[in-house]
Amino acid sequence: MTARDFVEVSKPRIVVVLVITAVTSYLAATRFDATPSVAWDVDWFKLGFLTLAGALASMGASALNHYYDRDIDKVMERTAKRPIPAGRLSPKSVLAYGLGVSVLSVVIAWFTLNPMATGMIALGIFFYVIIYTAWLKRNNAWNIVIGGFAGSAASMAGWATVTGSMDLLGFLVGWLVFMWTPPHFWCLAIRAREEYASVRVPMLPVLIGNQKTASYILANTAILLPYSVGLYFLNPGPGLLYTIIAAISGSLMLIYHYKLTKNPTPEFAWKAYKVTAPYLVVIFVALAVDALFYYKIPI
Ligand code: HEM
Ligand SMILES: CC(C)=CCC/C(C)=C/CC/C(C)=C/COP(=O)(O)OP(=O)(O)O
Repeated sequence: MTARDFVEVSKPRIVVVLVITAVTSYLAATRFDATPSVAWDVDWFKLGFLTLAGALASMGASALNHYYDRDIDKVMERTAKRPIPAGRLSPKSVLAYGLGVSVLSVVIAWFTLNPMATGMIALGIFFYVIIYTAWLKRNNAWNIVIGGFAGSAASMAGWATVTGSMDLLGFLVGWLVFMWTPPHFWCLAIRAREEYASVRVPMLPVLIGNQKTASYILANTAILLPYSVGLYFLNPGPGLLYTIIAAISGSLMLIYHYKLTKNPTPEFAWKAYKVTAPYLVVIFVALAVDALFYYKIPI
């Protein structure tokens, strides 16, 4: 039992990207705050505790996911070397860690942020651990689509930290993560199809095959692209900088996913999966930087 194992069950790479979506949503929201004054009108106390609470929530939820999935993780090659199946951590210690860190994240958010931001953080944990991991993952082919709302919760928590509420734009910005989740995961699921079949987890490629799943991925990205660009036309909405970057990065991802329909192999699906996290970071960073230009160069 080492600290390194507790870091691993926290899924640190996912924590980093989730926190990026929360912090960038916070910065973007300052542009639309009721009393906009200067760019990135940052309350560093709140931004710091949003980062801490968001990271702890993601870490705790991921640890509980490791605890619940320890039986199938032992069977799948991709996950067999993880701390619980490999015997480096006991299930009980990961359960205690996951519960403790998850509760701590909500308590910190409650005393430092506001009720709406706290609610979104709690909803993210609930959707990931209960709705996705415990209920849908092993029972429903649309598991990651519905469970994908968990990922939106981090962005919405960041937005709500500024506004104290969940306005339309804040919700639609968070919805970008929901729309992004299917291509993100289904590309990986094509590569891991046999493994998911061996543990009877009904991921889409297990049920309809790689070719059809690739078509679903392309269709999803073909909707995500105009959705992400279309936010520009809201009033208020993001500016040109974000919109141009969303159009370019989304088009590049669409080309990748079109090629995947012509070559739905595990090897190409892995490449298509690896571009999804960078895409999400790029559009959310663009959304935050766009807010900065808004005050400097009113467009
Ligand atoms: C229900 C929703 C989601 C599912 C089913 C899912 C599934 C996965 C899986 C299975 C992996 C590979 C993990 C591994 O083998 O190490 C992964 C990696 C990853 N996921 Fe997701 N994910 C979801 C949502 C998210 C969200 C919301 C984010 C961040 C906002 C995210 C960010 C990442 C990152 C950064 C990686 C590592 C990518 C890399 O190694 O290049 N995922 N995801
Ligand atoms: C605000 C807040 C805390 C939100 C939480 C959102 C969150 C942590 C989303 C991540 C979802 C995810 C990585 C699912 C993969 O689980 P899996 O079981 O399919 O992946 P695995 O097989 O690699 O374990």
